[in-house]
Amino acid sequence: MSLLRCTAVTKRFGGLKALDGVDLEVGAGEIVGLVGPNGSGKTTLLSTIAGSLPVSGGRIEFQGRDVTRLSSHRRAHAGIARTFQIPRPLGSFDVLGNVATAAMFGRDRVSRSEAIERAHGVLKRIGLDGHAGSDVTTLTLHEHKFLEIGRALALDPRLILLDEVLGGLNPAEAAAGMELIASLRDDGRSVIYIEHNVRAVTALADRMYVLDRGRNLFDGTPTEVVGDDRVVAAYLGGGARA
Ligand SMILES: Nc1ncnc2c1ncn2[C@@H]1O[C@H](COP(=O)(O)OP(=O)(O)OP(=O)(O)O)[C@@H](O)[C@H]1O
Repeated sequence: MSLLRCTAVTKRFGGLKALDGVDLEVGAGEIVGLVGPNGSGKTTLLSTIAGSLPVSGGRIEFQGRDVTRLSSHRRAHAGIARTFQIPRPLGSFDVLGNVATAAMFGRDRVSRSEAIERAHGVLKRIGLDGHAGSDVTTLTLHEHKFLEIGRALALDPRLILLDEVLGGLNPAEAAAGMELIASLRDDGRSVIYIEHNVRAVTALADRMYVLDRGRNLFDGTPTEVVGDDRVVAAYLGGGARA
């Protein structure tokens, strides 16, 4: 059984169809890459899966349960966590507080002290344990991006939705990010991973979906995707970075 199944998901913004009948499936412990030219609907799809945007049509099932109309809060409890393309830390909390707060909204209800303990473990894992008491405004871009992953991880999710978490990082930081993403799969978690860096996503993904103008263009293994003429044509038209 699939962990996540999206069927004919449609999202309209006024007259614009950002998603037009998209199908996507994710199995347990799988990293699924989600790629496509700018404006093809990747972030919108992630938002409909996370529940932060209501769909205009279609169905989203998670662990065999219809979650299409469930709030983002309830989906987080069910085991779906996301990061944002532009990091959204809570400015009123320090780094530890950001992760501990997230831990309190996850799959299981944890006490404040358990949340703090879990947050320390997450900070260690993302290499920010030395910044626990720091103001989030003092973090570098790569630390902000890792904090986003840490806040998602603190929910102890079954499915993590990552939106361009390696964007703007230097090669060493991106390599550390890729290792972190691979380790999520080693935990047994599933990942949907939006990335413009085609090299990174093809190296990490078990399977990939390509969107173009709000529709499924192609899906397959990374090797199949990079070798497909339609994908190459869409990318040349859309100007994605290789
Ligand atoms: N809140 C919104 N209101 C109106 N239009 C929107 C909104 N969010 C996205 N769109 C439009 O929907 C389409 C898909 O956008 P989306 O951000 O999902 O694409 P994307 O593939 O993630 O793009 P990028 O790679 O540039 O991040 C675009 O035409 C975008 O302008």
